[in-house]
Amino acid sequence: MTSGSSSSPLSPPSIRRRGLMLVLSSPSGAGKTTISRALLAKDANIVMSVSATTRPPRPGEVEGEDYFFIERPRFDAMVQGGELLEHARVFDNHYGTPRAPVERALADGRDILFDIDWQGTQQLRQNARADLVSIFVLPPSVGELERRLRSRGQDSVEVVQKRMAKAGDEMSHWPEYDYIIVNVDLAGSVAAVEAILAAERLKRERQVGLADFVNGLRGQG
Ligand SMILES: Nc1nc2c(ncn2[C@@H]2O[C@H](COP(=O)(O)OP(=O)(O)O)[C@@H](O)[C@H]2O)c(=O)[nH]1
Ligand SMILES: Nc1ncnc2c1ncn2[C@@H]1O[C@H](COP(=O)(O)OP(=O)(O)O)[C@@H](O)[C@H]1O
Repeated sequence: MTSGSSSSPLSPPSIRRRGLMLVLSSPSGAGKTTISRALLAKDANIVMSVSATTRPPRPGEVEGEDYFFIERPRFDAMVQGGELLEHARVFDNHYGTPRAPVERALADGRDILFDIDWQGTQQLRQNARADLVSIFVLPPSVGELERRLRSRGQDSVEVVQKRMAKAGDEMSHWPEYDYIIVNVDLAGSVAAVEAILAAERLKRERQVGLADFVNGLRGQG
């Protein structure tokens, strides 16, 4: 995938930076939505990828902000038309990442945050490895995971049970991710994601124009 560039606050303007794709995955209820919201509120260079889903909205969820809530025929048409960058069935519903907004954000040199599962992450890894930074969020314990799912209070008892039953399978994918965060305390987890982002943004291969900049420095010596 092609990426655009943006100047980095830590670099002179002649060094530009490729946007990166930051994925957060976790078993349902571990806290990735909460961590994502906190991060978006603090960092103006990050945009959230809004997925399309056939899942019905939960109370308080906003169309176009949390998800694009669509019916199955529309979802299938998007898959057929190549409008989704990746897609997967999770629990009993279908989810996918619309391609156009991601390409637009990367072209503008902005970083994009994805809240997607391991299946979608595998697809992005195949198509855009160089731009991908992946984080797996674990709960401190299974008891705490269940408590968080229940306390969120947005799913029926059956749905919570189904999500708990799938948690072990989900968690088995942790070795595929670049970074692991155990979400004990929210502020600590947000700080950990910020630290990862700060380091990843400084990676040599993401900085465009370095060779010219160093040549210029050497010419001044
Ligand atoms: N592959 C893929 N997974 C998604 C996408 N959007 C959401 N998911 C995942 O689908 C799962 C269920 O999401 P959701 O129903 O919102 O419940 P959550 O577990 O509380 O976030 C989570 O693991 C999400 O990361 C997407 O566009 N693609
Ligand atoms: N570090 C934490 N400590 C306690 N509760 C948390 C923490 N992180 C998230 N939560 C709570 O757990 C519930 C599930 O979090 P959410 O972000 O919706 O999970 P996910 O998106 O992974 O399904 C929410 O009620 C949220 O407020």
